Amino acid sequence: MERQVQRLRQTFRSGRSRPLRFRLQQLEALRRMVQEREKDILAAIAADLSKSELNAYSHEVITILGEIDFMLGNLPELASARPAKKNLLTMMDEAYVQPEPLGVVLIIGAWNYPFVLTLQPLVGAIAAGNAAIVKPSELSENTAKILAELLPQYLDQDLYMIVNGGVEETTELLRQRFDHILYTGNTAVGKIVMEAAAKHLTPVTLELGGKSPCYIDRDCDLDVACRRITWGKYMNCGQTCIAPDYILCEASLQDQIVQKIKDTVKDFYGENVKASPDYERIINLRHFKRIKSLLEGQKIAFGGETDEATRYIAPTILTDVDPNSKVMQEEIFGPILPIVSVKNVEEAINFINDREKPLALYIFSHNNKLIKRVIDETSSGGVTGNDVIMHFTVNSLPFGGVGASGMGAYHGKYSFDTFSHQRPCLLKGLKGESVNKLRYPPNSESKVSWSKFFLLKQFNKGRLQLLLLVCLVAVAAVIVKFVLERL
Ligand SMILES: NC(=O)C1=CN([C@@H]2O[C@H](COP(=O)(O)OP(=O)(O)OC[C@H]3O[C@@H](n4cnc5c(N)ncnc54)[C@H](O)[C@@H]3O)[C@@H](O)[C@H]2O)C=CC1
Ligand SMILES: CCCCCCCCCC(=O)O
Repeated sequence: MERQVQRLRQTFRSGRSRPLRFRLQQLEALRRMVQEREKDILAAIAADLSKSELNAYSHEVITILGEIDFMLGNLPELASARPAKKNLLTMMDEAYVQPEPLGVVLIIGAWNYPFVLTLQPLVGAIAAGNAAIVKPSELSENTAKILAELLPQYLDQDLYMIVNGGVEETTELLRQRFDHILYTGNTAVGKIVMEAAAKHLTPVTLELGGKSPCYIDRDCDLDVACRRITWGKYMNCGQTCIAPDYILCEASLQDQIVQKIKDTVKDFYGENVKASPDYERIINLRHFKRIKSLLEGQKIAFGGETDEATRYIAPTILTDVDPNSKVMQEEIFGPILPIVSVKNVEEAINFINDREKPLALYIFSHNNKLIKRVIDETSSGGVTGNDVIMHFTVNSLPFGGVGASGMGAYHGKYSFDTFSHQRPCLLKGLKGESVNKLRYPPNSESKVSWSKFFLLKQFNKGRLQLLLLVCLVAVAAVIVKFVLERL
C-alpha cells in the first residue's frame, strides 16, 4: 500500500494534476465513463441494493452527472485566484487567495448509495487538482467491482486509484499518510478514521449519520407532508443517511398521519409492496436482523412484515413510541418510522436539542415563521422545510453534518474547497523601506500611532478610491519619512 500511495504522490509532485486543462480532461473522461458504461453501472448498483435500474439512475447517476457538469462549468472560476482586501500598508502590493491542491487524498465510501458516495467526492478531488485513492464499501461489492474495472480505463492511473477490500485493507490504508481523508459511514468507524488521521495530522471530512427528526405542525397540508415523507423514508428501503428517522407531532395528528402514509404507500408501491420494482431490500442479514429487532415491544400501526430469505422489511409505522425505547436510541437506517408525540413546537425543539445534533432536520408547516423558529433554535447538518432529502440535491448548498453527524462538507463549490488549501499570497516590491521603518525596532509611541493608521484602514479597490488612497499614502509616506528621520 505504501508503494502505491508513494507512486501517486510522485505523480502529484510532478505537477501533472495541476493544470486546469488536465483536470477538465479527467472530469470529461469520468463523464464519458458514466455515459458509455451506464448499463454496467446501473446493473451493479441494482444488484447491490435490489434496486430497479430506473431508480439506480435517478438516485445515483443523475447526481454524478450533475456534479461533473457543475465542475466543468465552474472550474475556471473556482480555481482562479481571488483578490483580497488590503490595508494602507499593503495597498501597493498584490494580495490574493490562491486555491491549491492538497496532495494525495483518501475517499472512503459507504454502501447505501455506493456510486454517489464514492464518485461525488472524487469529482471534487480531481477538480481541485489532487491525486486520490478511492475505497468503496465492501458491502456493495458489485459497485466496488465495476468501479475498480472502469476507473483505470478512463482516468490517469498514476493519479487516481481504486482500492477494494474490507476492514483489513482500510486499516492498512489508514496507516498511510494522506493530505485529506473524506469518510462516509457510521460514527464508530468515523472515530477510527479520525484517530488514524491524527497520527499524520491529516485533516478529515466525516460524513456520518444520526437520527434526523421530522416535525409536523398542526397548521400543515398533511396530504402533501405525508406524501413527501413517505417518499424520503422508504426510498432505498430507508437506507438513506438523511431519511427522516422519526416524526414528532401533536398526539391528535398521529392517526391521520398513519392513514395518509398508508394510503401513499399503496399509491407508490401498489397492494403488494414486495412485488414493486420501486421497493428495495436491506443490504445484508446483519442489518436485517438489527432493524427487525427494533420492532420488538413496539406498537406497529402499519406494516411490520419481514422476510429473512429476501431481506424484505415492509414500510412500517410505529405509534406512541417511548423516547427511551431502543428504536429511538440508534439511527434506524431501515423502513421503520416511529411517531413520537410532543405537546407543541417548544417541546419538539427541546426534544431535538436534548439529543445529538442530527444530519438533517425537517419541518412541515404552512407557517414560515414557525419553520424559521425551529431552524433558529436547533442545530443540524442541513434543513429542508416542507420536504425531505431535497437539500442534498442542491449543489450550491454545502452538504455535511455537525457535531455527532460529522464535520466538514462537500458538493459543488464546497467539494472544491474541501479538497483545496486556500493559500494567502502577498506579493510586495522591494521599495518603500521608509514606511517599513514603522515596524522595525526600536519601537516608539509615534510609530505605534502611525502603524494604527496604516494597518487598521481597509479598502476595496475602486478606481477613484484607489487614486485617492495612493495620493493619501504618498503624502503620509513623505510625512512619516520626515518624522522618522527626526526620531
Ligand atoms: N453523511 C453522509 O453523507 C452519509 C452518512 N451515512 C452513514 O453511514 C452509515 C452507514 O454506513 P456504514 O454501515 O458505516 O457503511 P460501511 O459498512 O460501508 O462502512 C463505511 C466504510 O468504512 C469502512 N470501514 C468499516 N469498518 C471499518 C473499520 N473498522 N476500520 C476502517 N474502515 C472501516 C468500510 O470498508 C466502508 O468503506 C449510517 O450511519 C449512515 O447514516 C451514509 C451515507 C451518507
Ligand atoms: C432525487 C433523489 C436523489 C436522492 C439521492 C439521495 C442520496 C442520499 C445519500 C445519503 O444521504 O445517504
